[in-house]
Amino acid sequence: MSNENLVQARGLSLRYGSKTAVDNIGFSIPKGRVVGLLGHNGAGKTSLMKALVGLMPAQGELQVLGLDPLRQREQLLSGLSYIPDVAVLPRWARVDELIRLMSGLQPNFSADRARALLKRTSVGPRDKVKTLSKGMVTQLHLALVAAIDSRLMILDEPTLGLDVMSRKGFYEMLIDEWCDGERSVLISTHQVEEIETLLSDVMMLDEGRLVLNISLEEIDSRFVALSHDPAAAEAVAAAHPLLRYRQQGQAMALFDGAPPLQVEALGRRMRPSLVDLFMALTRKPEIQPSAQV
Ligand SMILES: Nc1ncnc2c1ncn2[C@@H]1O[C@H](COP(=O)(O)OP(=O)(O)OP(=O)(O)O)[C@@H](O)[C@H]1O
Repeated sequence: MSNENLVQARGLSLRYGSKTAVDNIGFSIPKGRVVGLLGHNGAGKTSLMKALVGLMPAQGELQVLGLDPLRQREQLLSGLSYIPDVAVLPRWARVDELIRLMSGLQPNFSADRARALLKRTSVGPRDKVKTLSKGMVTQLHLALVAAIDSRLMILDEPTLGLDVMSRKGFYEMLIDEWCDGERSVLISTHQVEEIETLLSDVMMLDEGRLVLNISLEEIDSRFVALSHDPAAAEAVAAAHPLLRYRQQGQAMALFDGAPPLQVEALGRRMRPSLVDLFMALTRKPEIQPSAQV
């Protein structure tokens, strides 16, 4: 593994019996990145994250922090911050008890750091988990895993079920307190619009296949969204855009690469949003969005 890559996967497939959840994918996650893992329900996000933390056997090559997740799981987990999709903290425990528990279990955990992080939240050290709201439990969980001195954080739909303010608070704490240009985070989410500004990179899974793995800067240079007059729709369609849709009442077309000059001249070039790109690359033909042209 190169020093820069915290995760390295090549020819990676994940199966449940005869069901293929992740199909022959390859990617790497260098240091200092905030990577969004996007995909519809059942695309394979949780399965991939489970394999990364050694909870699921994999075919192909997989290294996380230079370790084989399945064979060296114990060693890996001591250097990893992970919140699974069904994150639960013991309801009976008080916050300070959890901090003590983590100190005993996790050699790289700093109780002082966890207490400092919790000062950012409304969670008190004597609070019992069962008295906290869902948003507070999630912040507590983040404070606990962010207090592990690790280089990689893996978050599986961390803000599921939280209101918009709690989601914002969660991501602010993550970015301010954990991302330092050396550590990397892999986050799966369905809230594509919300995390777009946080991400440095995005990976899109569609039925187990990796259909896009790109940095946000590369999206700007590779994909073109063209806003155009409805009268030009036929000429635009003839240039085979990935997706035609409407945005703020305006007819739009999304292209992989610049469209032919005569087509580009029919409209105004705009920055494609992550959601549009996601729709274009992972949309099943039978579930066309109502906003489609
Ligand atoms: N324990 C299991 N046994 C059999 N098949 C499974 C199991 N867990 C997941 N799958 C299948 O593997 C595929 C990928 O599921 P996975 O949970 O990884 O998707 P996901 O992208 O995390 O979905 P969601 O967004 O709904 O959480 C799906 O087809 C799912 O039905």
